[in-house]
Amino acid sequence: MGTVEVRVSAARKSYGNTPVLDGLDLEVGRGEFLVVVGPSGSGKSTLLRVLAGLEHLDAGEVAWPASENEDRPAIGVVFQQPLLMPWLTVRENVALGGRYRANHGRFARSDVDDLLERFGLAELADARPARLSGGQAQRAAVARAVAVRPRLLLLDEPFSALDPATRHALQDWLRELVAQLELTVVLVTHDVDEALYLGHRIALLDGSGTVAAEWTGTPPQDRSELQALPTRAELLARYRTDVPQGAR
Ligand SMILES: Nc1ncnc2c1ncn2[C@@H]1O[C@H](COP(=O)(O)OP(=O)(O)OP(=O)(O)O)[C@@H](O)[C@H]1O
Repeated sequence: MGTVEVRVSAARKSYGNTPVLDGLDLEVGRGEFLVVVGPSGSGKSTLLRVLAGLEHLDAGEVAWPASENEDRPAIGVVFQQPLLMPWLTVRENVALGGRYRANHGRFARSDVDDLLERFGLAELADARPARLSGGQAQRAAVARAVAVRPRLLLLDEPFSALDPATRHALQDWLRELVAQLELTVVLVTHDVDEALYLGHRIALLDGSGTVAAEWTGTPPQDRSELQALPTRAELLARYRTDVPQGAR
């Protein structure tokens, strides 16, 4: 791995008596597309919230070795629902992402229009979110997150609320976008095929509270190749489908 953007070391987090992260170590390299996959309840969202600074660890640390001179590195987060402000236009929603950093001279209105263009939303710039399809709304949410020029883009099941055709279209779109903008991404999903199609590295959380296994490799060009991937069989074999609550 080249430059390490963020490093999670010996992370521990419990809710009540249930440990969710139990000595977890993970590094994300600059420009990497890491997918964290695992069954429901394995701690994926908790890990993402920890990376986003939305959740404190009970023990362990999150370090940003390449951003030591910044107060706090910019992080973009997208959740399963787009969470756009209904009373603002698409342009205003996307601009919200950058507004907080405007004082640092990092952001201009033309940046928003460039982003809208790149995201295929230019024609909808003055529309309210209610007019958008699910896929368009989620693209606007990603645009808002990218508008902060994030060191790290965090995506928590961003496509799982969409119908399969839209989900596939957005996966293709995201692959291209991430390559073009050279983003560093951590995406969380319970969908093994989404992980294999998007991730250059896949980390499996299996309910043990640590990274149970990792795979590295270039994703297939075509979705039809997914079924035959040896990694898929291996991943599914290790994928525990249920993590009983409080069982550990
Ligand atoms: N704020 C909270 N308070 C109490 N328990 C929580 C809280 N957040 C998560 N948990 C519990 O921690 C465990 C891990 O949750 P988390 O959401 O991180 O898992 P996940 O892998 O993202 O699951 P899913 O795919 O269902 O979103 C679950 O048992 C969940 O119920």
